[in-house]
Amino acid sequence: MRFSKMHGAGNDFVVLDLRSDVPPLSPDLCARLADRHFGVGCDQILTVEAPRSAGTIAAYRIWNADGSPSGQCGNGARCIAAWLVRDGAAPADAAFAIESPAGVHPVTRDGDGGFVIDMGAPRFAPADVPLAGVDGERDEYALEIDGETLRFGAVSMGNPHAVIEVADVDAADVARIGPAMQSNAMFPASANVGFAQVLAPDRIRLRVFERGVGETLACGSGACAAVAALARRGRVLKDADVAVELPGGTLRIRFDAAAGTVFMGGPAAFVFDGIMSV
Ligand SMILES: N[C@H](CCC[C@H](N)C(=O)O)C(=O)O
Repeated sequence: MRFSKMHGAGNDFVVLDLRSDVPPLSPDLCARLADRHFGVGCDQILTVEAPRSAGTIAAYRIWNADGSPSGQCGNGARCIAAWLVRDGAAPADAAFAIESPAGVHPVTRDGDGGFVIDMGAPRFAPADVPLAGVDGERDEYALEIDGETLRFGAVSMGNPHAVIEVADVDAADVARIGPAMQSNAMFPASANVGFAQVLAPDRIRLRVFERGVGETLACGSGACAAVAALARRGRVLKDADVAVELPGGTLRIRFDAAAGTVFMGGPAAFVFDGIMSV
């Protein structure tokens, strides 16, 4: 099986071209491809597929390293865009659109050779996240973990996110709190758990314990979720680029309140192409 190995700010992917035929991608096959010892190794598998909606060049789908599917992958969207440009299916210096399970995403180039993706509207309604056991939509919710009350914002970017504001991301116990929140009944579809430190109204640091993977070097939808949740509470700017500094690199996120959508800008890199015997 041919594949491209790519990454977006250190969040790495195996990209499969399934535009001609779409063999069944079982969770087992995805987990084998993602395995860093017995397979190629990656955080997520991305599939390039025939367009589903008018005006789009291709569709893409996402599977985590554990084989579970997701509705969105921000770093993956930029890598799909770069893959389509290299393939000649998409223009190198003009706008185009791609489609994820979360919807249609207009794509443009940024000045650094990267891509700006319209990631769509953040959804805060508990039913959309999804969030269970709460009595209505709030800016912040509370959950007790190991005797400590955690306050978090909850938002869907097509996949579920919980965003906890912390004083110092380096001191955050990501490996303990992340899985404890994911397995809590409040998150019936688990969650990507972000730990955000506000440095300025236009700059944050972020670490994300991702659903289906664990902590990654970057999470694009997590960066969008963090800015949307923090902007809603006035902790960062709306309608302006917010620099989101992740361990693997920096993304530029803008929550356009009037348009009700989140734009994400950042890099996409090819590492190698290969063939895996499956
Ligand atoms: N782990 C996520 C999917 C990948 C998201 C992340 N890699 C990104 O760049 O948005 C989930 O299960 O919803």
